[in-house]
Amino acid sequence: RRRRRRMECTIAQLKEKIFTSDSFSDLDLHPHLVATLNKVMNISTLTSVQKQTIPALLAGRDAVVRSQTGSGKTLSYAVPLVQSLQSIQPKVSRSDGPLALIIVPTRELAQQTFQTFQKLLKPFTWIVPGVLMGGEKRKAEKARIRKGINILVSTPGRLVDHIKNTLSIAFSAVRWLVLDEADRTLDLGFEKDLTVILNSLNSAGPARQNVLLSATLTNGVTRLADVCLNDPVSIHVSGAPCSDLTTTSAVTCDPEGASQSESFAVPEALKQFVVVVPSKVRLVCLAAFILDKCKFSQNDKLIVFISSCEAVEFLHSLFTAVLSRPSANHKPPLRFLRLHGNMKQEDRTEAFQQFSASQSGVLLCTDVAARGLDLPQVTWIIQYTPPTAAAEYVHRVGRTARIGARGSSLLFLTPAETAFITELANHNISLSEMKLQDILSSLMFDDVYKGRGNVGRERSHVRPQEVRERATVLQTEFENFVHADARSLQAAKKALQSFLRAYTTYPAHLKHIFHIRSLHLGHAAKSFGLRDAPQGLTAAAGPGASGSHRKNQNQARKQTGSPREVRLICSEFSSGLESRDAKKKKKKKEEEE
Ligand SMILES: Nc1ncnc2c1ncn2[C@@H]1O[C@H](COP(=O)(O)OP(=O)(O)OP(=O)(O)O)[C@@H](O)[C@H]1O
Repeated sequence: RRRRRRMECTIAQLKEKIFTSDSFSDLDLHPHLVATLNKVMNISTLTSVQKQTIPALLAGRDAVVRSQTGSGKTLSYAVPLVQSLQSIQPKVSRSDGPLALIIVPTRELAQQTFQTFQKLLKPFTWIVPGVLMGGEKRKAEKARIRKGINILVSTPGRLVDHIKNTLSIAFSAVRWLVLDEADRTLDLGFEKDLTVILNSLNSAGPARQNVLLSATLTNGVTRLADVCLNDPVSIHVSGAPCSDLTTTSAVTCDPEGASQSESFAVPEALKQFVVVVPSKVRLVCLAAFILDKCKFSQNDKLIVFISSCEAVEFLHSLFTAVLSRPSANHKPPLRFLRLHGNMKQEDRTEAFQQFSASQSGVLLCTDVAARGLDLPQVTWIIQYTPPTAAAEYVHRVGRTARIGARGSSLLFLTPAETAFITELANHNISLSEMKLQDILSSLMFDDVYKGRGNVGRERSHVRPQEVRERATVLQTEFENFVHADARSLQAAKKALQSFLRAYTTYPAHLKHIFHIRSLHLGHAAKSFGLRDAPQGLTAAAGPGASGSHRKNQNQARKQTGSPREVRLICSEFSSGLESRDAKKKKKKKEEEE
């Protein structure tokens, strides 16, 4: 019974109710602020996180806020912040310098947050918002700082740059510090920057309200909270007493204290899928999925997460060349956009705005787009390369199903990586399987990919052999494009290399799932349109080339403890998940009996 209790605890999805029945006009806010929310932003009803956070912040408290992606955390701090600054007498002026500092991890999020403040401040023109972010001209930013910015939104690195080099930046008046995506801001590169920022604030030192927010606050953040928060209120929207098994986290409920996992809430209207794909058909599978969603059936809006800038660049040029051909049904050609950290700032801004404004299309990106971005009407999130942590999974899928809307996500895993499903389950995230065969069968809708098989069949009537032939036709097209000239061949090799490099960066506790030695180099090369694994890569990837594949399977067998799964690792088109599910159900039934 003890074991069953823990299992229920682990698989129960955390649920957060997004909206309340309360409205902004019930709060003690300036009527012009309420009117702006209503008329400019079309917002009147409070979300759960806003209902809990806004009164606490209006009362002058510090706060640590966790609620699911797309639940309105930005306004939960921005509204009380504006309310507080507009009430200062004598009125705030530019010469007061920064009164509020908002730190966010990426440039696009800085831009988006700045725009939210611009809207909220419409009736309070004497309060000046500003944004600092890498990639912009330093000189121009310096001039803006000198002129005076009251609400300063910045990425950590750029702010540190100005703290060190811009004499005119003074934090003597700062009374609000907000760390949005606080757990990310604490990550590797940013922790040092944050220390510099906190030191520069503390040395100036007036009383200050501090707010930390994220959908995935973890223990690391609590550590930071000790340093910079003063007796904070802790707002966890999905938090529930341990007695309630349907909503409690695995951490608090684990009777043996064995699980160290944090449970995360994902939006209720989000449908989460996983597809198990052998490396050598990964590329075709992604292409078939995109074609299905954006060309053959509906006009979906997709975000595809990929692990490196080079791989994003490569897939962008490959798909633009091979998949964007005009179609027989006279639909406009498929559009691919890209967003990653190696792009010029103008190109990044343009891609972000274009995708934001478009009704459909595909954005290929790195994790630079994983956090905080509020891109309207995104219908599908595809994780072509798995994330390096469950928290990042949550943020990536959180780019869809925002503020109560529907959305879906699809995670790509190779047969050797399926243990990641259990890792996600430890964080209360459960996925349904989508069949590789079903995804590939969408290729039957287009004669371009016709091999020897017939055309235009109903999905349910297609033979696996025909689908496989079409997949081969498409893979050959990709390979022909890649091998057509030295430049694209080089780009594909670079992309493969960067993919392998990224694969070595999974944290130690996930290395048993994502280990470079478990990769089949020849098959990984296929997923970049290469006919063979390039020479010289073997050393970089260790003995994971085809010769040691059997060894890897043995390793996988040890890890999963399931002989059935290992057999399926060899099978190209079946995932093995269904047999595992059946086994699980049987076990559960036995336990219930
Ligand atoms: N009370 C509300 N009513 C209707 N829409 C709202 C409300 N509050 C916020 N929104 C809208 O919901 C969307 C998501 O809000 P926001 O970006 O603040 O979410 P978030 O919780 O910060 O998400 P993430 O964790 O991904 O950063 C935005 O478009 C915002 O304008």
